[in-house]
Amino acid sequence: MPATPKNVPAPSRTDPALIRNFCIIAHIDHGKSTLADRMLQLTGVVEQRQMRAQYLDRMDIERERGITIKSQAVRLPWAPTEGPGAEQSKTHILNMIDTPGHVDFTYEVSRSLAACEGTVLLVDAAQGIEAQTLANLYLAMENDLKIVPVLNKIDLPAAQPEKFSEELANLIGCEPEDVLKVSAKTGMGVEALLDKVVAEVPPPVGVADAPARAMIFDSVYDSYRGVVTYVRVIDGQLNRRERIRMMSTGATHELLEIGVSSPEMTPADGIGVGEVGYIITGVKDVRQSKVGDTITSLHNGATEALGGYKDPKPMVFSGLYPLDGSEYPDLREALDKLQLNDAALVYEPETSAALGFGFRVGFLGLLHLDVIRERLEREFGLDLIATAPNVVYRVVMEDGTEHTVTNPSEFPEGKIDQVFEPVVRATLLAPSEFIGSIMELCQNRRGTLLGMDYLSEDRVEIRYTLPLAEIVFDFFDQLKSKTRGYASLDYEPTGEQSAQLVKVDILLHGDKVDAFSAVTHKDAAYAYGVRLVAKLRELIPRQAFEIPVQAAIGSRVIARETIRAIRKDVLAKCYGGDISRKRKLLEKQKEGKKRMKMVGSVEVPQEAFIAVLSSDDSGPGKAKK
Ligand SMILES: Nc1nc2c(ncn2[C@@H]2O[C@H](COP(=O)(O)OP(=O)(O)OP(=O)(O)O)[C@@H](O)[C@H]2O)c(=O)[nH]1
Repeated sequence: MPATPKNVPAPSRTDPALIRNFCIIAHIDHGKSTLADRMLQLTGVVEQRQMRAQYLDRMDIERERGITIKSQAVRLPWAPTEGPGAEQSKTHILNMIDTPGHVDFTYEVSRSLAACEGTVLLVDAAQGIEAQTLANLYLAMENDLKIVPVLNKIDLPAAQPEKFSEELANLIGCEPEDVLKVSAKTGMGVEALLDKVVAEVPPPVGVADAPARAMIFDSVYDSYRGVVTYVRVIDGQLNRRERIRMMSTGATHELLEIGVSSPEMTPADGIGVGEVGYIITGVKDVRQSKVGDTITSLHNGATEALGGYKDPKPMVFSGLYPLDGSEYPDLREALDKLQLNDAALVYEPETSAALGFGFRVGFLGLLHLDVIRERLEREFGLDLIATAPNVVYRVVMEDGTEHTVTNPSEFPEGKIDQVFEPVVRATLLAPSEFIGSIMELCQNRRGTLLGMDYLSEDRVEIRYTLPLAEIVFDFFDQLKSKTRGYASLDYEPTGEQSAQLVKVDILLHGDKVDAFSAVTHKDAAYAYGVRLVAKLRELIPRQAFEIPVQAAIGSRVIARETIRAIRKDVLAKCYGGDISRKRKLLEKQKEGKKRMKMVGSVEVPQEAFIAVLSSDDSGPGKAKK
């Protein structure tokens, strides 16, 4: 079968010399989405009346939180008004790839970067370089991208364009005059920026008549059309109705639709070398169309994939339980639905003696966790209890057997040889007056200083190796409060380290409450135990018998409180013989009991679980302050 069926015209391919593939990288809130909006408007692809703020952030939750979760690509026609391309005044095709800015989605950022030849490095002119600016810049440099430095928000009275152009110029090795100054809000300087992208970002190079190779840089689930996969063609071309092969799995699919987004999806007969577009194959689940994978033609396809791809690896786990046990099937259905659009979301059923039936869910990081929880509650109307987030531990026993622990209550007992925990390389940026507080915080969290550099006279970049477990609780909040909001943080996983970790169990009347088990550093265990035990004593009502509340490491009790006995007689206030009133009160008491969970012989109000698990300081990481 020929690669291009006869009844379909050949793809209208753009001359690669006229293509520019670029992305915008920026720290969160530095104005990437606003700039993208302005570019859509200036290039005329979105009419004024259709324009709405942050056009490219399609998910409601993205718009509300003002963050970009999924990257998207959009095709912008632009005839340069100035610069080398201007004399010919030829319309160029700028493919802009919007990238997520948050640490949890670094892998998606790096794939988006791999689909580009250049990047606009956008920095807020009132804030200067931040941690994610740097992290993303390093990724761009690794991908050999042409970097176009830009200061945004120059309309702000607090903007310091001189100071920050110099900072930026020092960082990437250019002259301060080369740093463009724009206002994404007013549109000032944005035309010049588009001209500069045409002039400076190199056109794609690829072999037009080689077997097709296209890289997947994003996959999005659409409830009407199934999975929409965004690709960048590196070599050859992809055509409508052609059969394609995913090189990582060998799975084959038919290209039901292929096209470009401008920014609405516009079908085409095919897309050629250097171009960016979307494909639809009818797959129902993004895990069958994975970010980073290479697509080739089934017939006469390429034999070598482009670069590698990795499966997204969950870094943080949490148990999710419906408040109302009868909503368990709904929770399963909701997770199944979310997974269609999120290859990084993993989950399996688990049962907790304290919380009932639920799921152990794996996330890329804390933001990912927050977003999923919020979507479950908001879009699916579920009320959930989430256990404190934990990282993944590798436990090696003395007899050589190994356990991967994603739930602290399953941390093995017995003769443990070593425990390994994941570590990250953290980059912190802040005004230099905060060096002391930042170092103190990192030191308290078992950090190891890697190095420190001044970006300018008064701003410094500090690098630490930190256990991921120490970051997942409230590190970021602490950092912000210790630096009056001026510090920024980025981190990337760098492997694992052996550490002195122990499991702390909480016991009620001698029975373990699995939902409260935590793995902590041995020096933090005592403080964690004392805090939880005290809190539970406050929250659990007195019952007919005395209840010891204990924290223990193995069989060693490290903290203890006692809830004294009381007999709660609801009929005490009912003198006389009004039997119907008595019955009413007894009914009410029964109602109340429904919201109680039995832990061994102790009744614990559900509110107690929620209060302990939802309070910010329930994590084991906080012990040392
Ligand atoms: N004054 C002024 N405000 C701007 C400008 N550009 C963006 N903003 C504002 O800065 C805030 C953040 O802008 P966004 O475009 O959402 O930032 P972002 O970088 O896309 O954020 P993420 O998608 O979360 O990474 C918004 O309130 C914008 O209105 C500008 O040029 N001038």
